Amino acid sequence: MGKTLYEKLYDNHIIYKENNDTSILYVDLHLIHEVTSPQAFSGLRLNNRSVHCSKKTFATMDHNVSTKTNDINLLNNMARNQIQALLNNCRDFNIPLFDLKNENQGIVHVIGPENGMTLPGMLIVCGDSHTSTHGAFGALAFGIGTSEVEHVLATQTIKQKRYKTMKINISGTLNNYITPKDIILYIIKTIGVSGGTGYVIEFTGETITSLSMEGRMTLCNMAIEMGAKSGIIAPDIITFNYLKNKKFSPKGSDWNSAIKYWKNLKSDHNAVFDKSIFININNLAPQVTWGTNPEQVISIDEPIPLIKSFQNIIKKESAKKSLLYMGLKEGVFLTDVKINKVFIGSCTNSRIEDLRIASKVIYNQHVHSRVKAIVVPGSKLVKKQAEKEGLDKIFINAGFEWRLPGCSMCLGMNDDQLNPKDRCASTSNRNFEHRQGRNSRTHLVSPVMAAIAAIFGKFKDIRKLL
Ligand SMILES: CC(C)[C@H](C(=O)O)[C@@H](O)C(=O)O
Ligand code: SF4
Repeated sequence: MGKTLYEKLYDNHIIYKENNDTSILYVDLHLIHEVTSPQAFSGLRLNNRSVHCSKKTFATMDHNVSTKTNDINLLNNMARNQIQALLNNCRDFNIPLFDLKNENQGIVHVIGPENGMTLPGMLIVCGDSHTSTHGAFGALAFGIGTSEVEHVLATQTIKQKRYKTMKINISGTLNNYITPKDIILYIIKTIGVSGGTGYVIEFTGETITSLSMEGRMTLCNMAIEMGAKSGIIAPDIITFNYLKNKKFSPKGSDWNSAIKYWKNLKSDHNAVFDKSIFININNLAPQVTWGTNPEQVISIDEPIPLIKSFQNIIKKESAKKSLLYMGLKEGVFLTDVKINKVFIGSCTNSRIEDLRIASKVIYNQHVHSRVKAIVVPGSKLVKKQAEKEGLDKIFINAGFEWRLPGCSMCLGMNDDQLNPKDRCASTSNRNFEHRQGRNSRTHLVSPVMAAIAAIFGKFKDIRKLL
């Protein structure tokens, strides 16, 4: 029997097999950020341990950095302490760091891939749930807890159980201005927020192989939002072209041998998945969340579901609670609801393609007078590229604020927060209660939907505007 890509990646990293289901795996890349690493370093210091392989550890500052200034003295106390701790820890343990002055600084899941740190076949961990993003390159990548961060720092290994395998095959062609974000929201709506629990999901099919790396990252980024351990996509020519000549990508003959190895990183034709799901996205409409979990999704031309339409009692109760929190009513169309904030950013949708498509739909238009809209590029490199292409001017001329890179309003650990009852079109990945600020109301959408909402002050069906 053949092996799935996940099984190959898992088996390739075993250095000690406890039993059939649990092994100690070697970690090729350990990414760290300021929020989940301070206690791990304290643990090391307390036990007089060193970092086993500082060259395979990499740090950035993203979660609570300001998007208005690079001066850490202007941050709030908690942010400043965490940033200062990361600076000290990286200095003391000799760990490379993209600090706020570095031209490569940015969100951890943006900087790894764009600098060629994230490579096919690697095992990548980070104290952050959206580490699954890196799976888009055919790497096994997942989030870990703070005590595990300490363990990886000390040993460069991680104890892991073997997960079940799920294949999600996507067929069909995306229409103009319908994006990978719409695909993943639709998938989560279809299988639910716990549909992936216990699995590593491999996305396959003709739609996936035609997606850019940016699009594939958006998909794998949100695999975690359906409960999966991770999402992966087999690397191909699009992956190789993306990685060629990146800062840390292999060069010369190393590149050629890497490609030779990477080409084997796919599920065998006779591999057996524990579960397979087939989804067709022909005629997919723009998707938008109406509730407070990422499966509460509708197409923009559908009304919010009626409470009586939920068969499952838990989902019914959750829908009632969500509507109350969101200040919405069943049966209403979201195209009739006003929004007053727009956030284009986060590790889901802050890459150059996201900014290109968002700027395209707002070109020569102006942000609605009710709306405050911000664009937060995922990294300094994304920002620089966007500025080179003049995208910043398009956004600024339209009335958007053009900010410095970071997680920003995705989780509001800095000043970028919604006020109570603000209603936000957000390109991020989580719409939980209070996620973007106390009593904030988040609608997860694609960069196209968010950009259009900024112009009209409400959601629009882009297909009708074309
Ligand atoms: C702060 C961090 C632990 C958290 C995560 O792991 O996901 C954050 O990135 C988030 O998106 O909520
Ligand atoms: S952008 Fe949001 S989801 Fe991504 S790592 Fe930062 S806080 Fe988490």
